[in-house]
Amino acid sequence: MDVDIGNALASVASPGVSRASLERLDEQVAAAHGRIERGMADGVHGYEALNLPGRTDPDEIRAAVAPVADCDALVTVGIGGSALGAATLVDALEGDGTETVFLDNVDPDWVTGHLEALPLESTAINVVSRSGTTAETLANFLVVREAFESAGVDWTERTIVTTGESGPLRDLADRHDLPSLRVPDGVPGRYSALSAVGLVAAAACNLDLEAILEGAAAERETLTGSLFECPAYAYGATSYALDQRGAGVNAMMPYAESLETYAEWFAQLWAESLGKDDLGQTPVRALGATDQHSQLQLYRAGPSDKLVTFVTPREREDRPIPSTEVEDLAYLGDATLGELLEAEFEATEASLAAAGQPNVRIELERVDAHELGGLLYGMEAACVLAGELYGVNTFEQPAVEWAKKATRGLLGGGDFEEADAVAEKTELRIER
Ligand SMILES: O=P(O)(O)OC[C@H]1O[C@H](O)[C@H](O)[C@@H](O)[C@@H]1O
Repeated sequence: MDVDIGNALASVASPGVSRASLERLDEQVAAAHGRIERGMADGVHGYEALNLPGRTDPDEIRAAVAPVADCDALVTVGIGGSALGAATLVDALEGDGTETVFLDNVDPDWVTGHLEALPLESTAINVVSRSGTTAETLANFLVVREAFESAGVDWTERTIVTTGESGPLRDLADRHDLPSLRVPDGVPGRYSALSAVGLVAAAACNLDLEAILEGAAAERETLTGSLFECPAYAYGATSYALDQRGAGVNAMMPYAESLETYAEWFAQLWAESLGKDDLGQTPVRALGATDQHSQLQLYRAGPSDKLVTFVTPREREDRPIPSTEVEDLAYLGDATLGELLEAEFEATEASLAAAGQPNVRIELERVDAHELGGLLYGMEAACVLAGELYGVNTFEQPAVEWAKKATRGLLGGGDFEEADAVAEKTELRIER
């Protein structure tokens, strides 16, 4: 990926960061890069994720998927980091037509709707949970299993499990002798897209795993001790610097429909990694050009507390706009949809800059397996770098645990004081 931070400079935007400040920040980037490289070399928890492009074995993943290769659909049961990376890949890239469903919520209507619509006799199940204990994932798996049994389909013949070395899901895989893959040690869920966690679904859709990993490996090669030489660090450092200066919101706005899920993946990465110790930048999901017609008003004329991050491919498949007899629309007939989208992107970028609102452009050659691998890796590296600059523990998410314990307590799964707080909620109800 290439990154253009020109519209984040203080000469353009407010908040903005001056070139001199970036040069001073670059000394911290060099030190942070040293820590990141050492963490990677020593396989330290979290940093280890940045080693995945060289460590993930596509053949092992394809072998696990081979028994279900003739299935027409794949239902992935997982949540957060155990769903979003895989969903990003299969939503962005053109696969072999395998239908993919991601059960990453426990809304009963929605789950039932999916199960009723899926051709269960030709559907494979991809259960993913690093911890093997996540309530939503385990509950959904039990529901899916039962649906298969009720339909007379042997789920043990078509279930692939990806989980850690031990835990309830590992026990279940062992008990039923299911093909299983390991979430590599040291790799937190939101950094696991380039492992079996993200790649089983990709393999089931016949995506080019090697190209994804090669793109990521190429991005890894760009990591150097200076933000002026490394696009990923340029992005991480600029986002950090803007947040320090008041841009507490980061609106991720790809100009490609196929990257809509990527913005969701980014939101988890950024929020869970950096949101701690009263620090962090709030990720917001947006989509160009659609959200020009809903959110852009706020981004341009609202409070100057946002960084807008554009992601745009330089090439895309195109489609001409047919000419029309309506004179006022004649200009459209000379263009293509791609040209219109590109013009919308450039106009939006310029409109923010003209209003002094900081924005950054991330350019991909095109949306393909290689570039997407590079984008995921680059944003992970950017986030790790930002975490170093904030001085937070990038790889933990202790705040998420509180509600998990309360939920478990409410369901009678143990004594958790967090559950009591639910009953103690302050109310000020206004009723119909
Ligand atoms: O993969 P799992 O262990 O099931 O975890 C799934 C997700 O759940 C958690 O609540 C964490 O906050 C996420 O970081 C994680 O990705």
